[in-house]
Order: sequence, then structure tokens, then C-alpha cells
Amino acid sequence: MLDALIDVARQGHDVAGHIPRELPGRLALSRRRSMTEHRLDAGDRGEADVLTDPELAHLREEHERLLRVAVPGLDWLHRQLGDLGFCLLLTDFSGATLETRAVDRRAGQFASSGLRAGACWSEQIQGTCGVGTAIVDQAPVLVHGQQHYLVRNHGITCAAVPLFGPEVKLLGVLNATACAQDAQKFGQGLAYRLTQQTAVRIEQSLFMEHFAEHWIARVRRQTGHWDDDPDVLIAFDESGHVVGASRQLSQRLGRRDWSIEALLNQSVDGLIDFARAHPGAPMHLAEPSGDDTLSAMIRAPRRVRRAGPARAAAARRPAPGDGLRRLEMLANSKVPILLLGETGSGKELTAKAIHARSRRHDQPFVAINCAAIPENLIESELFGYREGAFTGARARGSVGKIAQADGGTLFLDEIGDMPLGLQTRLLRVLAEGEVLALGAATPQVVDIQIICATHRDLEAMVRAGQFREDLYYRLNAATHRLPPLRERDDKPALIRKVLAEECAAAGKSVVLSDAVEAALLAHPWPGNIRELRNVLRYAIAVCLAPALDWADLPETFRATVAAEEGDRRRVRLGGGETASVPERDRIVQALERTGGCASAASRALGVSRSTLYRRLRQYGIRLP
Ligand SMILES: Nc1ncnc2c1ncn2[C@@H]1O[C@H](COP(=O)(O)OP(=O)(O)OP(=O)(O)O)[C@@H](O)[C@H]1O
Repeated sequence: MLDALIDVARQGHDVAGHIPRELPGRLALSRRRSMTEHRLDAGDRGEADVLTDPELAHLREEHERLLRVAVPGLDWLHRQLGDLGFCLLLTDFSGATLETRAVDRRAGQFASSGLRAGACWSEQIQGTCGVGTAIVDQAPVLVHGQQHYLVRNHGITCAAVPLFGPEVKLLGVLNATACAQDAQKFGQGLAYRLTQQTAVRIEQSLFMEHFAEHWIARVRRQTGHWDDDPDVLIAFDESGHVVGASRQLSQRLGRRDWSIEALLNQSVDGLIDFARAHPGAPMHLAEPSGDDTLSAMIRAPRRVRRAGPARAAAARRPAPGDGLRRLEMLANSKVPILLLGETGSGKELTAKAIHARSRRHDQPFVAINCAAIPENLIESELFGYREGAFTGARARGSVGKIAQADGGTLFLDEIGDMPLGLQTRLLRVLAEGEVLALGAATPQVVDIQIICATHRDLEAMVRAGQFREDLYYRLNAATHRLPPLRERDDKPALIRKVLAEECAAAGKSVVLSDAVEAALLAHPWPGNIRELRNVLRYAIAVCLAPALDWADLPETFRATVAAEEGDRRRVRLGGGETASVPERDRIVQALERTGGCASAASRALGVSRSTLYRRLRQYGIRLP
């Protein structure tokens, strides 16, 4: 595997600062999208949308982590390029400008060209441009003068580089713009190279921060020349299990499980012992060829896990309604939205709310449940067909759901159940904005906002080869997770809200008795809000008194609650453990005796450190 690392390091070097050969083709495609898909008027001189101050403040809050890490990089780049007449932009993944930098005497001029905080530089709004095209292609781009689609942007030249987070997810774009003449004078190439180098550094800082609780190997190929390759970063845990790697290496490794031993040809104990004995020193790995050397700096975990599982989950838990505003903004910029959540947690309701508050609210909202339609019919349902496309087809053909949603929103529920072949066709719709009906000769251009939803673990499906990785990355830029009802902080308020809605629908007015309220609050609600609504609807229908009583609840629900209460009592009495307790106990005792030191505990138990870590994972034991 060392060869793979050397390749990746070399590739990183080759990519940095070089203008990609395929750029003219990409710009031509973007131009076509601007015309046919975004239907922009190249001569439009109107003011582009700019976020209001409160909207911008909200957006900055949402991207607090990106800003914290990227702003020092933006400032550094400004020190290099500001005096040469460049204005710098940091945008989020939809092209909304979060921060700008320009020297004072030029700031006003740049702002009047739309280079200011809150302005949106998506391709859908500006046509071919640095930021927007870098977002669509997920690759760096250089757009000079008249290569911009809108005439009003012909006077500027832009070097834009996408920024990816540690999970290879697009977070935003770093962009350097100058007046076209200045850029020619002072070197567009220089701006491009420096912007790429800064983007690499920002990505590395994000990686280091994200994996601060893990061991990190910074692998470096030194060539004997002055321009060393960018570091390849690999994060791993004490058992040697690789938990993350920098982008190019991640792509090279695929989604399999890797151990640091396999990647670096060194035992994990050897790496850790070396790092402890020689902090900050590079560890020599190999001499691949001639003068070149490959070395790794091993960084110890910075932070100890402080939060217990419950606190960590609470920290991750979104506040009610949190993020809906951001989704509304995204709905207007045509970034596909992915809603994740258990069944009944409100995905479809959220999709409808996004549509209702978007600019498309008076256009169709078309929903299709990919799990509910037989596999052989989904294709014709989605894409439609021309007359005679297949035996049994309706004589006059049929308009597919995608075309029906033209101008509006297409909601693809249970996207995880979409057959692989159709995923490829959907990807084409997303990339090119065109739909080809079965049996049709020419595609139809469509303008749709796509919202997908699933209760499945798409990442695991990608790993298992059941979901296309490229489609997953297309869809997951704007992901919104709906918490299960049992984890919602607003559970009491939500119960009251659904009760009020169901009372209104039934034309009754009832309240909850204490016993019922306690049962509703304690139940884990595997069917989430749908289950809650059904239980309350039933109870309201049969209730004869002004307060819902225990006896009004559906019998199956009462039986489940009684069983759950029994389980809780057994656990309180310590009787709920399973057969494999002895080994688990021995491990816990060994850790207690050794003050939580994994090495000492593994010696005491007579197993290797990696075996101990495997067991810890297996039994869900966390080190203090
Ligand atoms: N915030 C909410 N307030 C009130 N009712 C809600 C809320 N969210 C969801 N519901 C109700 O819960 C039920 C299920 O919602 P929805 O169909 O949107 O869930 P879903 O996640 O799409 O489910 P599935 O994955 O099974 O399709 C509906 O009756 C809906 O009215």
C-alpha cells in the first residue's frame, strides 16, 4: 500500500496549481446549462439577490466551523493577493458569500460588481462563473472575462477552488477575483495556485480538527526539491482502525475498512510508541526511489472524549425547526436536498413545507415513493413513455413524474429503494437537467427542485455497493436529519400539538390525564409522530370523559408500554444482562484496575491491544 500513498502524494502535487486540461470542455457544458437549464438571459443587468443582514448572520452561524478554520486562510491569501488587486470570497456550498476580503480602496468597486457578503454566486443565478461552476463540477475552475455567462461579469476573472470537509463533502468555495486587466497584469496563474494551496491547507486544518480525538499520521513525500507534496492525512484509532483519510487517499482506498498497519507497513504499536518517544519527529517509512523519501509525523489525540454518549447525542440533536430556513434558501438555489430520518419522523411533511415556502410554491409538488412501486414500473412512472414504447403501454404514452414536476418540486421518498439502474438515469437528470422518456428520441429540459428522503443508512448502502457513490455525493450536499421522536427535546410540546390537531379534526376537546401523559413521554415511539398521531386519534375517538385515561389508549399500545415498564424494572434490578457478561466483566474490571490504560489492561488480560480494542467496540465499552 505504500505505493498507493506515494502515488496519491505525487498526484496531489501534480494537481496543485495546474490548470486542468479539460477546462474548456467544462466551461462549454456550464454555458449550455446556463442557457438551457437555468434559462438565464446573458444580457441581464438586474441586481442579483443579496441576503439581508439577519439572513447572513444566520448563515454564518450555520457555517461557524468552516468560518473558524477557513478565515485565517482567507486572511493569509488576502495578504498575498490583496495588493495585486484581488478580492477574495469564501462561500458556502450553495454559493452564498459568507466572507469577502479586499483592500479598502477597491472594496466599493468590488461590492458594486456583486462581490460582497450575502451575494449568491451559484451557477443557477450567475451562469458560468468561478464559484458556481466549481460547485457544479466539484473541481477547481478558472473563468476569465468573457468566459462568464452574464455580460455584467465580463470585466472580472475568477479562480475558484471547492473546499471539502473531512467526510469528502463539499463545504464551500474559496475564490480569488480581479478585474480582468489586473489579473492579466499580475498573473491569474499565481492567484489560481495560491488559492489551491490555501484550500489544501484549510482542508487539512478541518481534517485535523475533525479527527482531533484520534491519532493522525501526516504522510509526506520529500523529493529533494523545494516544493514538497502536500501531506496525506490518515486518522486512526488505538486499535489501528483507519477512521478517515484525506480526500485523494479516501477516493483511492474506497469504502472498505483499512488498518494503519496495511497502509504504512508499520505496526500500530510501533507507530504509537515512536510518537510517544519522539514527539513531533518524522518517522521514516520508505525510500521509494532515488532521493525521494516517505515519512510520517504521528500526532497523538488532542482531546479526550468528554461527553458521554447521551450528552454527545444531545449536542448533535437539532433544535426543532432548526435548519428549515437554510433548506428554504437551498430550495431556491436548486441544490438537491436529502432528508434523513426514521419512518414517521416527518420527512414528507418537511418536504412539503420547504416547497410551500420556496419560490416554486405555486408550481406542482410531485411525490413518488420509490419503495411502493414495483421495480419494473418505477422507470416509466418517473421518466414517462411515448406511445408504443413497450407492450401494454397506453396508446397515447404517459408523462412521467419528473416532467410533471417541471417548474416545481419532485419529492423522491425512500430513495434508498431506487434500483441501481435508475440511479444512473436520475444522476443524468441531476447533472444535465434533462429527462428522456422511454421510447423518445430527444430529451426534454426540466427545471425541478429535487428533495429526496430515506430512513436507510445510505452511506452503508454505498459501502455495500447498493447505492451509487456519485449519486450519494450529488444528493448529500444539503442533508437534513430529522430526529426520532424519542430524542426530540420538544416532545411534550409536540404531543400537545398533535393532540390539539386531532381534537380539532374529531370536533372534541379533551386533555391528557397524568398517567397517559407519563406513558406517552416514556414510550420510545418506533413509529415516531405517525404512531403518536394514530394512538391519540384512537384515544380521542373512544374517550367519553374530558380527560384521556389509560383505558382509552389502544390495547396493543398499553401492552407494549407494560412490557417496556417490565424491562425497565428488570434493568434497574440488574437482571437484564446477556450470556456474554463474564468476558465483558473481566474487561471492565481490568480497565478499572489499570485506571483505564488500554496497554496495561491488554497485558493483564493476556490479549493484544488490537484484540482488546475490538472487544471494546463489540461490547460497547468506552474508555474513560
Ligand atoms: N412536526 C410535526 N407536527 C405535527 N405532525 C407531524 C410533524 N411531523 C410529522 N407529523 C405527522 O407524522 C406523520 C408522518 O409524517 P411524514 O409522512 O411526513 O413522515 P415520514 O418521515 O415521511 O414517514 P415515512 O418515512 O414512513 O414516509 C404525519 O401524520 C404527519 O402529519
